[in-house]
Amino acid sequence: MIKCQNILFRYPDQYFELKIPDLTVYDHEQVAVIGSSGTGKTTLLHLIAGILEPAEGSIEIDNIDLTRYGKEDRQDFRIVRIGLVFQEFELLEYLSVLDNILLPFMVNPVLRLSETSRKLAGELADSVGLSTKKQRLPGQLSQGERQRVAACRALVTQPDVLLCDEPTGNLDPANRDIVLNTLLNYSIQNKKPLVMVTHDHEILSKFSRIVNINDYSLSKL
Ligand SMILES: Nc1ncnc2c1ncn2[C@@H]1O[C@H](COP(=O)(O)OP(=O)(O)OP(=O)(O)O)[C@@H](O)[C@H]1O
Repeated sequence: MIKCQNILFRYPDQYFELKIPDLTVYDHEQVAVIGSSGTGKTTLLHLIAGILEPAEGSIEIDNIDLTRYGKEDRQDFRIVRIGLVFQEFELLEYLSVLDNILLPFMVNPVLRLSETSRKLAGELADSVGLSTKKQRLPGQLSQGERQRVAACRALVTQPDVLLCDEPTGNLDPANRDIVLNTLLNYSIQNKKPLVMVTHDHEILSKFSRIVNINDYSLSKL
C-alpha cells in the first residue's frame, strides 16, 4: 500500500507547489494519474519513488515512511522494492535483451542475481513476445520491443510497487496493449499497487481508479 499524507513539495525555485492532503493506493489498485502538462504528475511519481523528498508530510510504502530515510537508504529501498518504467526506456545498447532485463542485478549490489532471476527474465521476455530476440541488442529492436524490454526489467525484481511514467506514450496500439497488460497483470495477479502517469484517455478504462493531479498542484507563475 502507498500512503501519501499532508505532502507539500516545492522545487528550489519555488514557482511550483504540489500539495497532497491524502492519497492512498491500496494493494489491489491500479491508479492512472492524469492532468494537464506541468501540473506535477512526474513529480508525484518521483516523490513516491523517493527520488524527491517532500518539505512536509509522509510517504509510506507498506507502512515504511520513506521520508524518515536518508537519500541512500531511499535509493536502496527503491532498488529492492519499487519497479520503475519511464517513457525513455534507457536500455544499454551493448547488452542483449536478456541482460538488459537483468540489469538491476548487475548494477546494484543490494540485489542478488540467482538462477531464479535468470529464469524469470527469460519467462518475462517470452510473455511479451520476445522469445526469439533474447540475444539481440537494443539497436536491433523496434521502439515497441524496446519498451517491452523496459517493462520486463521493472518486473524482474518482483517489486512491491509499480510506478510508470507514460510507458506507452510513443507506442502503436498493439505494443501499447502488450506493455500495458504486462504491467497491469503483474499488479492484479500479485496484488501490488500500480500508479501510472498517462495522457492516453483511451486506456483509462483499464484502471481501477483515476487521480487528476490538477486537483492538487498549484503553479505560482
Ligand atoms: N527540476 C526542476 N526544477 C524546477 N522546476 C521543475 C523541475 N522539474 C519540473 N519542474 C516544474 O514543476 C512542474 C511540474 O513538473 P512535472 O514534470 O511533475 O509535470 P507533469 O505533470 O509530469 O508534466 P508533463 O505532463 O508535461 O510531463 C512544472 O511546472 C515544471 O516546470
